[in-house]
Amino acid sequence: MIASMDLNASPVPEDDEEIYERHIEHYSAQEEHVESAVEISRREREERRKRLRRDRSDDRPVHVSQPPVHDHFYQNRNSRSYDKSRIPPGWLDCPSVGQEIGCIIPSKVPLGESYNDCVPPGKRYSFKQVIHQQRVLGRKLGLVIDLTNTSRYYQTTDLKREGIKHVKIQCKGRDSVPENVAVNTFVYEVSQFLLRQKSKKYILVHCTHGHNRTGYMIIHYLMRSQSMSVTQAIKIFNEARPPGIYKPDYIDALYAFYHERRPEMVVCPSTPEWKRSSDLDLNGDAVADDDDDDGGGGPAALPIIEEVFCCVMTTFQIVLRFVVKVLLIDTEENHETDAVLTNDDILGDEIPRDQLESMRSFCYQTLKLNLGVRGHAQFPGSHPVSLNRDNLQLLRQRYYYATWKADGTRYMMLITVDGCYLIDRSFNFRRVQMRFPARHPNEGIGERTHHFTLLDGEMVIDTLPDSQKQERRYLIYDMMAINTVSIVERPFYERWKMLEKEVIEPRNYERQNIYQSRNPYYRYDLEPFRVRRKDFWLLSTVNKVLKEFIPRLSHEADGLIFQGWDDPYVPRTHEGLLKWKYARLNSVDFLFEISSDDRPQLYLFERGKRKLMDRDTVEFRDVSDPPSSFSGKIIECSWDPDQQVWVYMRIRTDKSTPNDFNTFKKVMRSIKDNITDEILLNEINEIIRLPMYADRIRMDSKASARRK
Ligand SMILES: Nc1nc2c(ncn2[C@@H]2O[C@H](COP(=O)(O)OP(=O)(O)OP(=O)(O)O)[C@@H](O)[C@H]2O)c(=O)[nH]1
Repeated sequence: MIASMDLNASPVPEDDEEIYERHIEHYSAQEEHVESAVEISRREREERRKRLRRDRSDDRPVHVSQPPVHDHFYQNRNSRSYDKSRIPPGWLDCPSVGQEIGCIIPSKVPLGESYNDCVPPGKRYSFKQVIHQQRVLGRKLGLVIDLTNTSRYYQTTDLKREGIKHVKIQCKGRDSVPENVAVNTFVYEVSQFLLRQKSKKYILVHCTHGHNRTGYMIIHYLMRSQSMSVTQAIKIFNEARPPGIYKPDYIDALYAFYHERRPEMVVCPSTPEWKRSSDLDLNGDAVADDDDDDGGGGPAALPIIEEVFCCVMTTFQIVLRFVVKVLLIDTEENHETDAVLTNDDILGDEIPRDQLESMRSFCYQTLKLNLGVRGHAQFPGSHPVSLNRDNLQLLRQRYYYATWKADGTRYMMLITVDGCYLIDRSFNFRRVQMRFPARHPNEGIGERTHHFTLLDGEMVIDTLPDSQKQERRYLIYDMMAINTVSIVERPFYERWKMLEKEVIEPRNYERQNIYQSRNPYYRYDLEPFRVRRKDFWLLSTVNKVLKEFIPRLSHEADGLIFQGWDDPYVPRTHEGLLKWKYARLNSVDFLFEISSDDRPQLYLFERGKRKLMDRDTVEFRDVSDPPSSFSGKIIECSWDPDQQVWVYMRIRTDKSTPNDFNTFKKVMRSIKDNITDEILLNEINEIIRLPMYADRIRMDSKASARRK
């Protein structure tokens, strides 16, 4: 019945005709190998155009043959209001709701009363019906999450009257999966709602049909709230809302996002019948909605012209998908990418503002700080001070270990069950997809993950010497909280050991035994970066670190860090945490400005305000861009003692404020004192002979020999 309908008489709105034309043009290169099919397509297209021209020049209403039933529901199709009141393709026959998944109910979009003219009474599904149906089932709705890309489907007044919160997360649908930021917002909204509710209330989640975007979001939520694989999460959704997600790209995107290999047995369901025949039921001209999950219907439902076009497209898509798969497999196996990695790359995805505030509070509580004015909290990470002739004495008074000063990008990292967050120097958080199983002797591996564990470290880029392949690696040098418990007051050596036992070992263990884990399909090698605990050594090894270890490193290092072995974690400036840099690398970060009378100016910060450094000047040596292009930027500069000027090194994209004036004074002091590597090594040679050091070095060496 469907195939025999006279769709040739159907008008094609100009936009769609244009889109259609563009598609034909775009894919003409691929058409050559299906010449005969295209020949039919061309002929059909010509005839269609002729008909259109005739229809338009006649300037008379175009009558579309429609199914005989419910004729009055189609009468407004050719009127000006047609677009606004158009029912999404396939909506009428698409089942309204699925089964609940916890407190979440997947649904198609409820259509407001204004659509009643187009919807037969038995098929109406507005919020009045939704609330009533759910009440009959004994459920009370508390939240509606709307994922459609438009606001034309209903007004939220009915919801407000019932005290139901409405959250709009606009997602395009069609060919693109929802953006990662939208996913973060969705997961946060659901979690917050469930956390705050006093009595059990349900969340209705809808896109247009309640399958692809809705499924994609719910699966993300399941993945982040429970310990399961993508396959299990997909299964839960498919069973609750058959046939589930039916767009292969969405399924592929889920596996790719969670770094999982897609098992062979997972096949994407075919497009449901109500969707495939939908364009004919209501939109005889196969017009796709700009808020459509699915684009056009399947070939069975299409007239010959679309069928041929579809055939060309499908062939092309299959070829394209194959090519993409081959490329993906290649990159999966090699974990390589052509893009050059830089320290300025922005990693991870933005998170909702409220979530940011609550995570900032957690960090402040953990570090035992008072959160300043809401939203103006500063990065609270511990910061070393430059070594000078005075604080060099600290090395004699307290027991220190040394490590290389890795020169990448500073991040603290917060691990929670719903994700892992990189915290930059501006105290912004971005979500990265990483896995950190928690150690638990009574549970199988992968049973639990860390939750509110806070780490500190440096992200570096390693360039492997043989292959020149780049690898991003997070070098963790401290741990401030483990599963919500602050450990900042414990001595460094305990925190450092705990870091190995609780974070690194479970991760490495699961990595090596992934086939016995709950999720054998997880691919650690697809994570955005690798993870390692930073090594710290006895002072007696500093000579070796400086002369042998640092030159052989496959990432940048600009000096040494001296870490008090018994120190607590001290937020912000820690006078006992010492950094030694090669003199030429001692640097200050200024804010650079060009004044209104064209003079270059350098600024620092003092008590939160800009301080003009009018005696300091900067030279941009070997830089092709004019100084004006650096105006408004934070620039890192080193000191040229001969010329007595600052020399531009690089733009600090990771920082939004210049150094504090106090930091500047310390750097200047360090430059003036000029502790060369020779002076440093001589000093250390003396220090390690002191009884305090000699005894502890002996004890530590014995302890480490016992561990081996
Ligand atoms: N505490 C500590 N810091 C390290 C270590 N390795 C590298 N760092 C980095 O050293 C930085 C402090 O040295 P600076 O030279 O002051 O760092 P910077 O990035 O130039 O920052 P500014 O001084 O603000 O310009 C920290 O922010 C860390 O990112 C380590 O093992 N321990």
